[in-house]
Amino acid sequence: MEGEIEPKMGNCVICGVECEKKCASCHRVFYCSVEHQRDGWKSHKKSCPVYRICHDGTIGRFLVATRNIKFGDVVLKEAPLVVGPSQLTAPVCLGCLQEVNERTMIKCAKCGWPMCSKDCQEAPNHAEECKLSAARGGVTIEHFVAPHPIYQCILTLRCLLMEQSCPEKWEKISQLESHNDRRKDSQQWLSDREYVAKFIPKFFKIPERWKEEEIMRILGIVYINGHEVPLTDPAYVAIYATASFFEHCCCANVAKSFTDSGDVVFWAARDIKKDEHLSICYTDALWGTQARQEHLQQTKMFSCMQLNVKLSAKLVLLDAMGCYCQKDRWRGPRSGCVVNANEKLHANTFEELVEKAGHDAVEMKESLRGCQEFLRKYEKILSPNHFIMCDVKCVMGQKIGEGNPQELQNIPMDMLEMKGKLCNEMLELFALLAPAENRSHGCMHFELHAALAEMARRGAECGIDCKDILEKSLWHAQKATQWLEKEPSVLVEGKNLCQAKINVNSLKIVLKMHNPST
Ligand SMILES: C[S@@+](CC[C@H](N)C(=O)[O-])C[C@H]1O[C@@H](n2cnc3c(N)ncnc32)[C@H](O)[C@@H]1O
Repeated sequence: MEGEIEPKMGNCVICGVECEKKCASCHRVFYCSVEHQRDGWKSHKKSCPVYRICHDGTIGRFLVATRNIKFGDVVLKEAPLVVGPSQLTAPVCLGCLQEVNERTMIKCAKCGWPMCSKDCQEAPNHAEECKLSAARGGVTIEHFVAPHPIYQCILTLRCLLMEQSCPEKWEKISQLESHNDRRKDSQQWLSDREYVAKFIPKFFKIPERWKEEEIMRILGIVYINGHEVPLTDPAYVAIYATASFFEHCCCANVAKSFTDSGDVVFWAARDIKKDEHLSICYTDALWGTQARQEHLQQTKMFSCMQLNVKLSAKLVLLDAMGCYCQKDRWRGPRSGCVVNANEKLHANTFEELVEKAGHDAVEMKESLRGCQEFLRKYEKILSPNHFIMCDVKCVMGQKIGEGNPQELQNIPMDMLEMKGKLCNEMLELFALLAPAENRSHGCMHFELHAALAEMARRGAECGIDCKDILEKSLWHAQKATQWLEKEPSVLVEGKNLCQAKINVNSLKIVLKMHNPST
């Protein structure tokens, strides 16, 4: 059964009388009469959310659009409830969450955790675990190069400590989904029990403070609701309140960006109609079906049913290969099926081939030459849209002429055309299969505008009028600014955004010179 989870009764925002009538859009604000609704709307319309929280037996809580939303409109912007290191990480500063090394780190004067500066030592994020660590007699970290198991407990510990230090945030964290029942007895569960649930009471010498089950429940909440935030190296994990209610869809309609300060911004990646579910993609939208299903099952404890129904026809593109038993050239994988004869690859089945191609791609996409060799090696075996081919093509589209504008000026024409072809191909695929992958869309438009601008420059040198190509370049530069508009300046996408904005202006000036009357 699908339904809303907002309260049935509330107090009129104008006179305080208890009543049932609510804002027809968000269903969260109450009015006792039409007059009071009219009076209240003037101030409420600025804050009336474009989503409503609903519930059903399969998905749990999810968000639904309360009105039509246009491409680019912000759906939700939220600060994190809590942030912390990811589960598997080498030592990081517990203030800013950047990696620390033995040479440059300082020890927190109060508790001994490695920090990157005195300012970070005083960071509010670190305050509670600092007190606990000092009370146990301090912490000593000796190994800095590999993932350190002690960091596995930090984010869970931070959540648990909020029950006393920040009860309002604790209340919100505590009501999130943990899927403890589904995680129980897996290998990960057994390891987490040792390294987190048993470790916290023993290491911090507080055996009575939390029960093992409570620690495991909070760790589950971290797994199911944590967002990886790429603002630091390595990325950290943040939990947000309402953002936790977005459901997954492989063909999502909402894109996700972060601000420089770590707030999350969700925005419409296409026009969205009133009453549509609002969804984000929990996995990389351009992974193969098997990898995507495994990731959802292992990290979020569910299988995406859409993969089998609505999207299967489209997604088969990402998995398709050539095989002996097929009539059509490309088809989806069939377990154990014999692949196109290629003894050199030492792979007899689809599964073996994908594994081999995956390993080759990791090594070969390091260099432009490697990308070219990979595509040559696999072009008759994997479909042009197979997810591993796409991965290599995206990298190659960026690597051709990478660096600065001078670099692009020096590459041969056939390579420039190749860059344009790859970018166009990838943009078509993103539109079909990854409509909310904002960074991929933005970066590919950015690369394509650069390739087209360079083609136009070469044409002009030979006296050819390249107005059409310049117009296309401008169009792609403008698309890049739209897709990257909300990217933070610390990321490469944010830097591309600044450059794309400059280039839009330059291209407009050049085009004006071609057509002074406009
Ligand atoms: C981040 S939470 C989303 C909020 C959650 N529904 C709740 O009530 O707290 C992720 C969980 O929502 C459910 N979920 C999200 N998208 C789903 C989908 N497409 N199909 C089935 N379950 C889904 C799964 O149980 C998943 O582990």
